Order: sequence, then structure tokens, then C-alpha cells
Amino acid sequence: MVYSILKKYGIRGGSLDQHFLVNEPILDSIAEAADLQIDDVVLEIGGGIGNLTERLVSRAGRVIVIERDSRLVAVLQDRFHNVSNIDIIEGDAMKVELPTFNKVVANLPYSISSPITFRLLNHGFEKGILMYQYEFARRMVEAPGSKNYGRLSVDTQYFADVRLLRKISPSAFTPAPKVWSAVVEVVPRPPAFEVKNEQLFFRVVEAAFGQRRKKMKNALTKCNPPLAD
Ligand SMILES: C[S@@+](CC[C@H](N)C(=O)[O-])C[C@H]1O[C@@H](n2cnc3c(N)ncnc32)[C@H](O)[C@@H]1O
Repeated sequence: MVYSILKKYGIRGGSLDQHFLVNEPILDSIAEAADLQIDDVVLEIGGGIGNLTERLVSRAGRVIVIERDSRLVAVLQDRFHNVSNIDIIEGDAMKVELPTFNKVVANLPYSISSPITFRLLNHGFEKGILMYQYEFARRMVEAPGSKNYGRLSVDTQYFADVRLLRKISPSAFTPAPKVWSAVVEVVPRPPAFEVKNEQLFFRVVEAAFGQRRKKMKNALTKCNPPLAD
């Protein structure tokens, strides 16, 4: 089915982070992890040729897909023309106005992993099942004290509880990416501690982890632009 769709529309992938997930059990497990119910409105970023979308529309009340590539938008419109609980938005997920949704399930375009994650977290949702490059996912979920604990861990865990669900081989995709991937569960919650000035908090975290070899005092006093006048 997947390969016949790619052939029919002459799609090769590779550009725009286009690595299509073709492993059926993994696709099923991602949809299952989202625990979709009939009253869920799911956002999918980057629908591709609709492999994951197909599992979402059969489980959720409504699915909204944002896809940047107009050729893939045409494939999605064709593949789901008989499906009534789907909205397909053509556009850049970093620029379009995000709709209202309560779950987000996506095999993300890895080049926008960080900005799209924080855009989604600032927008708000109940649960996310999101695929990232493996190293990125590790840094998101790392606990304090470990080697990989850093700015991404602090910033993510400020907004949400995060859990790495499974590591995924490049062979699960076509065309195969060069890197391993991982599926992460993201459950937003109020911050675990009170921060009076969030902007300053994130800048301090950036300065502290941006200069890991420096002593904390030097990292905070010599960062550019300065933290305080
Ligand atoms: C890794 S593929 C995933 C495709 C499909 N969901 C799957 O699992 O097989 C990423 C998809 O995101 C799309 N994409 C890339 N950048 C995007 C952006 N800024 N906004 C929306 N979609 C984007 C690509 O065209 C591609 O279809």
C-alpha cells in the first residue's frame, strides 16, 4: 500500500525531512500510545502520505493535519476524500495559526524539533506522542545529574512530564534516515516550581548550560547579551 502510493504519485522523499514511517506495528503502537477516544481532537504535524493519519482518523473524533508540501497535501486529500473527520491544512507548522486540539501525534520534521515542540507547549494540549531524532529525545527526557541533562531537558521538563517510549531503527522508514529515532510521550502540566519572570528564567538556563566548561558565576556574568544591566 505505502510503496504503491509513493510510486503512484512519484514521491521519493528525502527533502523537507520526508522519511515516511512504513513499519506497521510501530505505526500502530504510536496511535495506541495516544489512547485516542471519540471526543479527542488530534493535531498531526507533517502528514506525509498519511500512514499515521490513517490510524488517527479511525480512532479519534477529529484529526487536523498540517502538511507543508503541496504534493503531499494532494496525496492526503486523495487518500482521505471519503473520510469526514479530517481537516487538512497546507502550510508551515511554524507559521500557520494552530487550531484548537487536545492531543498531538506526529512523526515530526526533525529540522524543526525544538521550535515546534515549544510552540506546541506554549499553545497547550493534554497529551503528545511525538517522534524525534534519538539524541534529541534523550536530551529532552534526561534527569538532573546525567551527562546529557541540559537546556533542552530543563526547558521541556519545566512545561511537561516526558517519557521516552521506544527507540526506532532507520529501517522503519523509507527513505531510511541516517539517524535513529525515538517516540516520546509529552504530558503538559503546571511548572513544578514558581518562576516570577519566565523570560529571565529561560535566559539563565541558556547562559548556564551554554558555557558548560565555565564556572557558573562566569557563565552567568559573562554571557552575551548580559542577563542584567
Ligand atoms: C518525517 S515525515 C513524516 C510523514 C508521516 N507522518 C509519516 O509518519 O510517515 C515529516 C513530514 O513533515 C512535513 N514537513 C516538513 N516540514 C514541515 C513544516 N514546517 N510544516 C509542516 N509539515 C512539514 C514533510 O513534508 C513530511 O511529510
